[in-house]
Amino acid sequence: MAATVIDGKAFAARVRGQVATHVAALKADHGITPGLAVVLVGEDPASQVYVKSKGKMTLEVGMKSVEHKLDAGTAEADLLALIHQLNTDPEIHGILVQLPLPGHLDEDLVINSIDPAKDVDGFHISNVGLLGTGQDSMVPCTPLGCLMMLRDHHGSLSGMDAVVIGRSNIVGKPMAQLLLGDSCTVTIAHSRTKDLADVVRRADIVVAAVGRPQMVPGDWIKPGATVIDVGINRIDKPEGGTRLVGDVDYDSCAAVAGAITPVPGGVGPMTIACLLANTVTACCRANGLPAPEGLTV
Ligand SMILES: Nc1nc(=O)c2c([nH]1)NC[C@@H]1CN(c3ccc(C(=O)N[C@@H](CCC(=O)O)C(=O)O)cc3)C=[N+]21
Repeated sequence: MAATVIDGKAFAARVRGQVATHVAALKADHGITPGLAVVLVGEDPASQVYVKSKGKMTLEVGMKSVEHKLDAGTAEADLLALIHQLNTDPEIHGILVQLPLPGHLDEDLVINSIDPAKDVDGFHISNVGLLGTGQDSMVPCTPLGCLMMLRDHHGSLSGMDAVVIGRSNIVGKPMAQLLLGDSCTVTIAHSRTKDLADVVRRADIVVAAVGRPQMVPGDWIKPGATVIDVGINRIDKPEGGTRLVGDVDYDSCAAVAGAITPVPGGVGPMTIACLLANTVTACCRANGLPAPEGLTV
């Protein structure tokens, strides 16, 4: 039986709708407009497109959007000064510094200079520690989006075997924490994992986040398993031009999986929706208001 396709694009539109409702209520009841600042260093064309679409969606849900574009050679001290200014700006509730940064900038230092309460990416060491210990934190957008889709599809994840392929700080590790928090038995696999195929074959839930196009074939997937594809890779088409593919081989995986997220239209749109959700959450917390239910863990 063919897999159910989990429509991340439609799901993300619903999440943005909920965000817009909360934004409208914050304005009407409290006179507060949540504000998101995005900082982009350098001129990577893909990053520019992505930042532009984030800005557009931020405005669409009724929030304030601020973009800071710095040139590729920006000195670290100048970037830190900008972050300090955003940290102290009462109209800014969320700060995102687009990664990766040019090589001369210390990424850890830059991320850890963001006020953890405004760290809507959830990458600050304080948020990583809070998530790891099960305390309220800002949760990284991509793993949060994946968890929302998994909860929606399965209801409870309790007792399921989950395999996360990839151990990055931005996806693999926080994804594993979230699945553990929902009582999955979690394995983190990576490039040095022995017998990766056999490890993945045990999984009820597979989250692929390695950044290698189509590396997970269908014969690694247990029949009926749920496959969440975090990869967004641009590859050349044989007839010319390019297309986006994920980290799983979609056709062969969809033939055996119970459910699967497509690329594009799966995890990607959910990442942006969760960025907006995190900004509302940060704004509520900053103002001593309860964070909206359903928009965070
Ligand atoms: N601090 C930081 N936080 C991020 O969250 C972050 C970042 N830096 N650096 C870059 C990556 C990339 N990223 C994407 C999010 C959504 C889509 C997305 O919506 N993709 C569409 C397709 C878009 C297309 O057609 O090109 C989809 O999958 O359907 C893509 C890429 C967030 N990132």
